[in-house]
Amino acid sequence: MRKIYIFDTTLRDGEQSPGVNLNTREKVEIAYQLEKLGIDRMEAGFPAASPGDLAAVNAVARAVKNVSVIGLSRSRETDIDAVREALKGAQDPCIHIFLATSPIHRKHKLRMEKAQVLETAQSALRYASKYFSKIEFSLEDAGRTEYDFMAEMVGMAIKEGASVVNIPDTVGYLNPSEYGAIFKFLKENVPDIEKVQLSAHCHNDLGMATANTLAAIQNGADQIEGTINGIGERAGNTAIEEIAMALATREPFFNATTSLRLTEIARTSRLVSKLTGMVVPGNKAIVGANAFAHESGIHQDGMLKEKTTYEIMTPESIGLKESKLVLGKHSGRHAFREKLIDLGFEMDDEPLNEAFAKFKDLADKKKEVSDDDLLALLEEKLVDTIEVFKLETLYVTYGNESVPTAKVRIVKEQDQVIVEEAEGNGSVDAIYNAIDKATQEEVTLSDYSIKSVSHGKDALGEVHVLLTQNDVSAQGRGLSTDILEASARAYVDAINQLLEKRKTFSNRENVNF
Ligand SMILES: CC(=O)SCCNC(=O)CCNC(=O)[C@H](O)C(C)(C)COP(=O)(O)OP(=O)(O)OC[C@H]1O[C@@H](n2cnc3c(N)ncnc32)[C@H](O)[C@@H]1OP(=O)(O)O
Ligand SMILES: CC(C)C(=O)C(=O)O
Ligand SMILES: [Mg+2]
Repeated sequence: MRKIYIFDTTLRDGEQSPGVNLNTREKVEIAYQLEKLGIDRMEAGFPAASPGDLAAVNAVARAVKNVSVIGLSRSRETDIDAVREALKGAQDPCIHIFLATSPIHRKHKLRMEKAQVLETAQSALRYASKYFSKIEFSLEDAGRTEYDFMAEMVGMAIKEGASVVNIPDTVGYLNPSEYGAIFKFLKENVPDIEKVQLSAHCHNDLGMATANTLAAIQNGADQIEGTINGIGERAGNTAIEEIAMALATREPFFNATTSLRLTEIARTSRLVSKLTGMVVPGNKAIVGANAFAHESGIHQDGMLKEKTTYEIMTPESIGLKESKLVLGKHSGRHAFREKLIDLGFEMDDEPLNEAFAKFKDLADKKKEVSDDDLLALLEEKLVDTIEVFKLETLYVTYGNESVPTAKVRIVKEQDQVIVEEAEGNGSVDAIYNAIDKATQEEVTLSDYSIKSVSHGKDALGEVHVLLTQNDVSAQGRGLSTDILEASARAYVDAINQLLEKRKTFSNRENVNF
């Protein structure tokens, strides 16, 4: 099986993501983790960019031991000198020199004819080869370069002693068949091509960076360049974790492998995200939060029966603990039952169906139902209160310059509908006044507390109230994604508890309320 060399440019092209700026300490921390991941080559920065970047590249070069450390340079002696300075102390230094070759870049950016481009790159390579035994040369915007000029430039780089020649699709313009064809063409048409490694460097402007890189591998690329989480200039670079997992998951198809320790992928992704501040989207392949999460009932059922139904790779293979079955509005009974068992509840079909119906009601209101939400729902279900009063609907009108009003519709003993309206000092006070009018119970609110059961804006709110009536107290609990509704439910619940106590006492002691 062919080994594909991994050239990581998280610290250089990745750092070119708008808004990202890594200091020396952060670069070194990422570099150590990349070393653990097992990458072969690491581009640590662009030393001519700033004294700070030169120092950071130097710190990385001195820190890591098992990886070749690379500094980027334009085809200019001053840039090459900056890389010389930056890579002092490196175990295995390499300089990466680039020059654009496409007609657009030649005409508008460099303002050079083909011959000047060739000569500029040639003299840079000659100068660099006095100081470096390992040189990578990149034809910037190779993807939009004429085939014959590309071949001429690659041939020149081989003659000047480059060890790796990189063919970047700098602007993410090509599609996989076109990009793959370039590698095939170079392999078949450039003399001595076997003396160098060919490298693929893709950008994701059209979302094809991974596909293009894989096409390059299929057509003979020896090295691939990319970043962790696919960060980088504009829409980013090829995501290294995607290539590594594509090769591992489809090994017989590609017949190529990397030296990466795949179980370090998740940790590396988290670190890069934390230090660059670039949040990984939930649906990002391999490392997104949802990459191993299943929400819909049919998928969850499949996963519970046999994981390979919906997972082509395991979370453990990238260093995650396990897949997640997320309970939400699309979940079914199989996953619901499984979650209850996890939480310590074994239920027969009937109570399970009742709890499932409540869960679906909640899931309609919330994006994700957490364990805490479920526990709260189940505990509420387990307390069997005889409901004299049942809150059906609640309307609250609130404005900071008007008196809050509340209107409640309450059903008494399952058949008597009572509608009442009241004002109050605040929304909760108005609700409680309306409930007092509807139930015609004289109660004192001795305590009121509210807490969030889970996290986020749509968390369940749990309200506890303590009501007193003639020296007898009762607690009530209300649960809802809306705190006013939770407040109303808690109050009605406490009144029902009071009535229950009153009944018990009057039966037992003939107490007159
Ligand atoms: C595809 C890529 O990712 S390439 C890497 C891109 N990364 C960066 O640019 C990050 C670091 N860059 C920087 O800090 C700055 O651009 C510097 C320090 C390198 C240069 O800054 P300045 O000297 O102010 O030049 P500026 O960036 O404005 O312009 C670039 C100059 O380099 C020239 N140039 C561009 N690429 C090359 C090259 N490979 N070899 C030689 N010259 C080049 C441009 O033609 C332009 O030259 P001009 O000043 O004669 O017109
Ligand atoms: C410097 C080169 C390799 C580059 O990043 C590109 O062309 O995208
Ligand atoms: Mg690039």
